Amino acid sequence: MPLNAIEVRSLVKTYAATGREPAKTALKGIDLDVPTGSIFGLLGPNGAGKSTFINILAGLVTKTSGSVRIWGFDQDVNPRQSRAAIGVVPQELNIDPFFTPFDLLEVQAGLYGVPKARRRSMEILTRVGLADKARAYPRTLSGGMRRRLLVAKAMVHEPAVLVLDEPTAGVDIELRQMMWDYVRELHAAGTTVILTTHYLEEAEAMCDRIAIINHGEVVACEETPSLLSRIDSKTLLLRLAREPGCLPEVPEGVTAELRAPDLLALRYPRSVARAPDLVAAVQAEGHEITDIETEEPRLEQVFLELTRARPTA
Ligand SMILES: Nc1ncnc2c1ncn2[C@@H]1O[C@H](COP(=O)(O)OP(=O)(O)OP(=O)(O)O)[C@@H](O)[C@H]1O
Repeated sequence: MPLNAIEVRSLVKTYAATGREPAKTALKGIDLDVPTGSIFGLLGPNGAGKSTFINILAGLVTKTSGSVRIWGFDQDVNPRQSRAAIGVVPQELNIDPFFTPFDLLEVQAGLYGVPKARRRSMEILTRVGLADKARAYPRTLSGGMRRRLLVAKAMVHEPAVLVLDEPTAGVDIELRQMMWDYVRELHAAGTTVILTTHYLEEAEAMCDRIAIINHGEVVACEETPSLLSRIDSKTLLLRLAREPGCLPEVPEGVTAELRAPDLLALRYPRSVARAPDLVAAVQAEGHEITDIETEEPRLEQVFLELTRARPTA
């Protein structure tokens, strides 16, 4: 098993100029490793280059330069093996209208050379909750069902790496939950998962490692908790036994506000204060504390900080 499921070096993609549009460099020399066994989140604002990146992994877009290794196989040297190691669920919900879900999976298995005896089409449809739609007309499938069918299609050749481009866009909450359960199941069974999402809470909850892309460059790539810890400030919430007449004195660098008449919020940079000291300071002023909570920084803040105020190329 390779250490990294994906290894990308100096990856550049320049889309050629057309009559109306000038040439566009969507990826400006990206280096990225996706560790084997991770659930890896790829985040970035619209137009950052995420789909370009994923489409290059999938072999749908040709890179301009650089190297891509999938499951240890260099795309240029071992194209067949590198393609067999990856399954990609595209963003668009295009499904061939002439195939039933079952037939679609069988055709896909055929394309990947999966022998009949090893095909698991019905089993895979059951896992994504589409067993009763195995023989349905594709046009009768809802958006959520199509999305699940595309996940099933990406899994027929049992790839080591599964890439999901915006898997839950436009999917209702119940289906989203089901998608994630299935992704977690695949991950638990050993599949490395890469996903792009616009839902930051989702990335925060699902991914153990996150890369943020902006204007075709990787601006951060870290384990999720370490990325979150980049935001220095923390908030301490203190529930008070009695409503304070005024805000208590707090050390310099700490901001105090009342979120409710009896709920004191203290925002502080980790480098300036520690929670126990703040609790002690408030108690020393005669306030009785009945409950304590802390608020951790959110990925959204990190994301905004890293992608804000950079010139468009
Ligand atoms: N086929 C193409 N021809 C020319 N330019 C393109 C093409 N595909 C993408 N681009 C440009 O490359 C840049 C990156 O696009 P890409 O679709 O990879 O971004 P993205 O991060 O996936 O965005 P989104 O979140 O909106 O899907 C954009 O400026 C886009 O306009």
